[in-house]
Amino acid sequence: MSTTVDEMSRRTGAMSSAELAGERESRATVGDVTVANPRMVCRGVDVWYGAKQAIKGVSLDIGKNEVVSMIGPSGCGKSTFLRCLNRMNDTIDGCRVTGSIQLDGRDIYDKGLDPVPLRAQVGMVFQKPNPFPKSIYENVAYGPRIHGLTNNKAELDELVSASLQKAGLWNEVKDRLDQPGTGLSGGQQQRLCIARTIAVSPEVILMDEPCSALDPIATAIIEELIDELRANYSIAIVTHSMQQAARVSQRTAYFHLGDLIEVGETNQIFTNPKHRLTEDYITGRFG
Ligand SMILES: Nc1ncnc2c1ncn2[C@@H]1O[C@H](COP(=O)(O)OP(=O)(O)OP(=O)(O)O)[C@@H](O)[C@H]1O
Repeated sequence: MSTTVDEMSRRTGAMSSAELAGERESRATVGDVTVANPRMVCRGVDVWYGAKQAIKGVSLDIGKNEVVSMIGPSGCGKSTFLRCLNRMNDTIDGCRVTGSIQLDGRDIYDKGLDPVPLRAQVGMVFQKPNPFPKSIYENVAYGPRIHGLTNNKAELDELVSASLQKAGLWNEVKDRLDQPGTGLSGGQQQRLCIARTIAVSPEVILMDEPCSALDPIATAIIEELIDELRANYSIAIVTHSMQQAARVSQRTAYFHLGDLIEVGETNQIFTNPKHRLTEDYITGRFG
């Protein structure tokens, strides 16, 4: 995926000089968008819904073994950007993504790349827990089965058990694996969805407000789990809770009206933001 010269000139040609200046200005993110050991590398990512631009030239790395939080006011494009990272936007009519996004050096928008295995490599956990209407066991076993990850039932049993353990749910469900996943509490359902994501051996896990439907206790359990998962995965999380971003992430990215305004170590973003818009947001003056 790359932005063609024609496309750029068509776009710039359609803009007034003031818009163009604004566009250029909007691309200058404060802070270092790169990391020493990137797993995903995003450069100049634009997203359009029809004629409306929702993401403007965003560049950001997602590093190995780190949690990156994406924060910002409602509608600033956090979820849109997150969905670019595993091509979930492909499923939205009229949505167009340009720029470059690489996973371990490979362009994920390469025409030859199948998005189905990509979505196992870059798994996603949604706002509302969405277990399949199947047993707890089947919720976790489904992905490995369709991706052919195990050779026999014993291996599948082992993978289901290991995934539920990594998601911190095993002890609560090991005696009722045949019961419906939808019968679990909200927090347990979200951990089941995390187990389902882990079961297909992802490299990156995307989380779109994973705790917004959960009570504070279930939220604390998921936050602890996110911290543990960092040892094995790269995690990008969209959250409306600045406290949550501060608790779970090593780096934080602040979005505003489709621009990535500032990125930096989480502690720096919350204690010493460099951009006025970031400061306004974290101090509650905006959004
Ligand atoms: N499927 C869609 N079709 C058209 N426009 C969309 C679509 N999804 C999002 N948008 C628009 O793109 C912009 C960014 O939306 P997005 O949901 O990514 O923001 P967000 O920061 O995640 O918001 P929130 O915090 O409220 O979830 C908004 O103006 C939104 O209306």
